[in-house]
Amino acid sequence: MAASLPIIDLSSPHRLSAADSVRQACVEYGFFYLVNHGVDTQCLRKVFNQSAHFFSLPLQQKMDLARKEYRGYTPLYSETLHVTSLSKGDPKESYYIGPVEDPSIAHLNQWPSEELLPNWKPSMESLYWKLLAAGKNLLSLIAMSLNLDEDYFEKIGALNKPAAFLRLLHYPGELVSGEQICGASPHSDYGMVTLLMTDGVPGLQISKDKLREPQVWEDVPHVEGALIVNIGDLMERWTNCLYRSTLHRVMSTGKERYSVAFFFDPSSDCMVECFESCCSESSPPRFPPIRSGDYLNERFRLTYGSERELPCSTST
Ligand SMILES: O=C(O)CCC(=O)C(=O)O
Ligand SMILES: [Fe+2]
Repeated sequence: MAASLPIIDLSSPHRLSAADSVRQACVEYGFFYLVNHGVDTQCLRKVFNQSAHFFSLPLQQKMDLARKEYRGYTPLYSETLHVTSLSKGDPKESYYIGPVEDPSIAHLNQWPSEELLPNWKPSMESLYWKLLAAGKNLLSLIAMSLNLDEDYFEKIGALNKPAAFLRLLHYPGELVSGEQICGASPHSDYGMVTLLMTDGVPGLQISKDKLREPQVWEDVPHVEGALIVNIGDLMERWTNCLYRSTLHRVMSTGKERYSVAFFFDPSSDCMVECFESCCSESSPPRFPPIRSGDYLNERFRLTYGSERELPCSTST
């Protein structure tokens, strides 16, 4: 069954009504499609091609760029699951690119050499800049959707030095003995908001109700030209659970699949505490204030080497 997610127009001149649609989407699904976002298809095509080139390199060349300081290559099965019989880890490989706009940390990024993969770095940087602009624009819409000033996220310092990471993903997709397995195990994203680009190969699914057993999974089909946006756990905290950070996973279909995720997270020194517009006497804050960097580090520490907390379920 496919989820019927709303489509939000980021360039709509009717900002207030777009903000209303964002609110509805975030309350109901925590997921929506975003169109007219300013990330052109040519730029995306380049990045998907460059991503395929990188992942087709011999393992040793990829391991030369193995992840350090959260940046670089993570091999297949490196994200092991906590509680599962299929504890081999997720059958996917990835490549992280951290903030490129801040000279004090941009040098922490690792890049394949120009001889090995010509134009790789500029292609990635170009997409990064476009996603950063789209993400900031989207956040002003999200602020409006919460009855906050359009520049609220700037005002509270979330965007001073956003912890924004681009992650290239590759799911080789071979099925072992016809078993249904997760390319990415069920999880919610940790941060503020994620912008996801997919290549058209199906697999992404959401489960609207985290607590329901067994979980009911709905497909999130690829929509040409649209980004898939989802709310992360920090936004859920900020909004006192008004906006949902929805559980999602990627099921293997037996087909190779590529995707690119942009995790747009707040500056690490930004305090995340319930927005005034999201609490009242009858609905007090459910979480204490927390520094964004502390929260994210703890989430990564707890799931060290896994980044995924829940066991892979094969029920659909
Ligand atoms: O590959 C996808 O479609 C989803 C990836 C994802 O959810 C993640 O990396 O957090
Ligand atoms: Fe995710």
